[in-house]
This record gives sequence, C-alpha cells and structure tokens, in this order.
Amino acid sequence: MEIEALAIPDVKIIRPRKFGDHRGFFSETYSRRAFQAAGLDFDFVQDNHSLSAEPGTIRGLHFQTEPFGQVKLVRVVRGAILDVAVDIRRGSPTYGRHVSARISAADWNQILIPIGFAHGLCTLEPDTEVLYKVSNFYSPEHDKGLLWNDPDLGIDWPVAAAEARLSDKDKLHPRLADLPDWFHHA
Ligand SMILES: Cc1cn([C@H]2C[C@H](O)[C@@H](COP(=O)(O)OP(=O)(O)O[C@H]3O[C@@H](C)C(=O)[C@@H](O)[C@H]3O)O2)c(=O)[nH]c1=O
Repeated sequence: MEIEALAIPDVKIIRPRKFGDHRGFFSETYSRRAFQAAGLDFDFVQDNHSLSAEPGTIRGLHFQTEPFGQVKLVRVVRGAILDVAVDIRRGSPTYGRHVSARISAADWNQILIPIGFAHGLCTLEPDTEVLYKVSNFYSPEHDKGLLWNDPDLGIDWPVAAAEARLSDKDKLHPRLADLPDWFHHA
C-alpha cells in the first residue's frame, strides 16, 4: 500500500497492492493494520456503494456535522470519478481551498477524506460505481451540504453546469460564505 499526501496534506491518495494472475486479481482494499502502521487510525463502521448511470453526475458537496463527522475512504470499482475535498475547518490555513483527484477502477487508487471536509464527486464514465467506508453512521439530522458550484470555491468540474446531473437536494446547498462554523482546525 502506498500513501501520498495531496496539496492539502490531510487528504491522501492510497494505492493498495493488486496481485494479478491468470484467474484475475486479489487486493486488500483496506487493512486496519497497514493504516495504523502509517499513523492512520480510523474506526470505519459503515460501507456505502453508489451507482451513477450517466457520466457528468455530481454528488456533493456533502459532510456530516459533529458528533457524526465522517472520515471517508473512497474507491471506484467500475468507471472513474473526479473526487473533490473542500477544507471547511475554520482557522485552517487552507480553509475554503480544495484538492481533487481522479479515482478509477483502472488505477485502483483510493482517496482518504478527513473530518472537516466537504466531499463531492463527478462521474467520468457511464455506470460508475463508488464504494466508500465511513467512520460514523449516517445521521440525516447531521447530513449537510455546500453548493457544488459556489464560485468562491473555484472548482474546475469536468462538466458544464447545464449538463451536470444532480439531486434536487444538491442544487440548493448554501455557499461557503453562508456556512456556519461547523468545524474548527485543531
Ligand atoms: C449518505 C446516506 C444516504 N442514505 C439514503 C438517504 C437517501 O434516501 C438516499 C440517497 O442519499 P443521498 O442523496 O444523500 O446520496 P449521495 O448524494 O450519494 O450522498 C453521498 O454523497 C457523497 C459525495 C458523500 O460524500 C457521501 O457521504 C454521501 O453524502 O440514501 C442512507 O440511507 N445512508 C447514508 O449513509
């Protein structure tokens, strides 16, 4: 397993090993032991799986507030996504900034999103399936959003706003400037 810190170093790309042979492949897609050895210790309690039929589907930007904040470990088993993490930790030197990474079944890479980040993705291929582990249970009362195309975020989404496929909920989230101080940087 390789780990690479992104420009906001709390967000990491994980590359699990993949052993191919004549049958296909084998891969440890998550190992608590390997994570702990790298100083990453999370208590993942729920696994999520989503399918987006059309490329240009955007989900996000989402986060859960405390005490239901979630670390997310995201991977793709079919297709590809552009994954985006926005730092919404008040007092953080990178508050309001984001990192993005292409995560795909072909690359077999993963992205680790810490608590205090709004998370979103845009699918790049048809029938893209995303799997992710989260470190806290779903809580609808704590499930919040940030507007995906808030100009203050400056996210270079790979789809035009007119063509993006979004849930009704995701069209209505507040902009960064209107977000309460849900998280504070340690
Ligand atoms: C997120 C979630 C949703 N649901 C239900 C609520 C709703 O009826 C249905 C679809 O929910 P959503 O529209 O919120 O699904 P989606 O837009 O895919 O939400 C996800 O987006 C990505 C970007 C994330 O980061 C995730 O944490 C999650 O927020 O599934 C659960 O039962 N458990 C969950 O953990």
